[in-house]
Amino acid sequence: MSAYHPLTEQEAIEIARTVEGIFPEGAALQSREIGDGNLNLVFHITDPASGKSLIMKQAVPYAKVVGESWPLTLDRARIESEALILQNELAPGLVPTVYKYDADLALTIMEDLSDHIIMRHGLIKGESYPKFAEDITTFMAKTLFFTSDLGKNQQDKKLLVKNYVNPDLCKITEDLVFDDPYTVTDNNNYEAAIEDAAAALREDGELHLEVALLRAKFLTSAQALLHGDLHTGSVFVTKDSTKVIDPEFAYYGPIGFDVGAVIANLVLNYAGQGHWIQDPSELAKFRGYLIESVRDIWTKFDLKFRALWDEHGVDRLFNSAAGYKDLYMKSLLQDAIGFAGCKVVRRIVGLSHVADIDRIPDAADRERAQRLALEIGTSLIKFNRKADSIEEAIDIVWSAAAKQ
Ligand SMILES: Nc1ncnc2c1ncn2[C@@H]1O[C@H](COP(=O)(O)OP(=O)(O)O)[C@@H](O)[C@H]1O
Ligand SMILES: CSC[C@H]1O[C@H](OP(=O)(O)O)[C@H](O)[C@@H]1O
Repeated sequence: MSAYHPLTEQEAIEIARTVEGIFPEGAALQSREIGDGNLNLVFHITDPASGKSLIMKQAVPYAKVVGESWPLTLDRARIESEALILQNELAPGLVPTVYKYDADLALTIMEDLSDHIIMRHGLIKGESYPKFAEDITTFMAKTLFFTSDLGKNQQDKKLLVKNYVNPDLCKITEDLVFDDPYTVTDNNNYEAAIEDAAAALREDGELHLEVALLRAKFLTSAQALLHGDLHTGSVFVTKDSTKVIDPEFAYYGPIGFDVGAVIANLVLNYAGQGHWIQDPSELAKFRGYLIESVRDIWTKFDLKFRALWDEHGVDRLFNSAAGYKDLYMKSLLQDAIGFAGCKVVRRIVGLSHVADIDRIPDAADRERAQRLALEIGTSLIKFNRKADSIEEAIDIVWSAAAKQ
């Protein structure tokens, strides 16, 4: 047993040797710290001779992006490793295999997915992913349904709720997504060029009411075990494979938060594409693909979640009460639209941005993308409780883009 400390690359190599069945005896291992996320260290351990490799992810006791002034529990490593193992049981093949978890070092050792690409990076390059909508909706439908009161023994569910209490990571979301963008705080981070739009967020009472309602759901609605941070930087893809990583924000929350996160990040890429793809017909084609993906994500999720409910529903009254299922699914759609809007807005004015928009080098193009994202985000938030179908959310995206 070793006391917690951030690993050196040499220590990472020594620990990697202890994982059974990966590296040949005496292999000349190499280590490189590749963490590009906000929170953790990630070591890529390779054996060039055999071509074998693995990933070691270690939590540090603070938010890496901010520093030691923002302490964060190491328990998030336990939550992440246990969530990955559970997700692999519920939705096999859609997350990396966990080889080992070391609680003392807050370390998860897992399958190396370097033959995949982080989806956000692929989308920025204008790559489309034909399997993504199918796979991500299977992932969401299975992990969310089978951890909810609809699909899991309701007493066992309560024990899972307890296991995944995640106050530090939830607090990040409560602040960064559901508070900061609507007030003045040092956490916020946006360019002077959009000061008027940021000020408008702070002064819009209609918007604040909707955000307050969504915030209340995030705080209190323990519907299912969420991934909790399901953006396109948490998804590895190839043309025919999808792997979800980084569930350290997992907790029992509202199902629409995961679905909305996926939709939000497609919308953010949509807003940024005006720069990344300049040719008008190519731009229209790629944006069409993104919109089709948003449509597929809701329609496939809706279909799969209902099918799981039909076959595996555990609650007599939820299964049989006429109209209950339709009302439940409609409220998930509305939540997904509202949460998507909140997740778009936070990535423009809050602490943590996305490369789809931040890396646009031209200031005027970047400003256009930021304003479009804010227009779409705020409209989705204001519309959420009125929604009957995903088509209405798609119309909001189209018409905001047409106005620019
Ligand atoms: N299983 C994996 N295989 C390959 N690379 C990985 C894997 N997990 C993480 N990475 C790399 O490390 C980066 C950060 O990982 P992530 O889990 O998102 O960390 P954080 O929690 O700090 O955001 C990813 O963007 C990816 O480049
Ligand atoms: C201070 S954490 C900000 C932000 O970072 C997380 O993303 P990731 O770990 O994938 O880089 C999460 O989205 C948090 O809101």
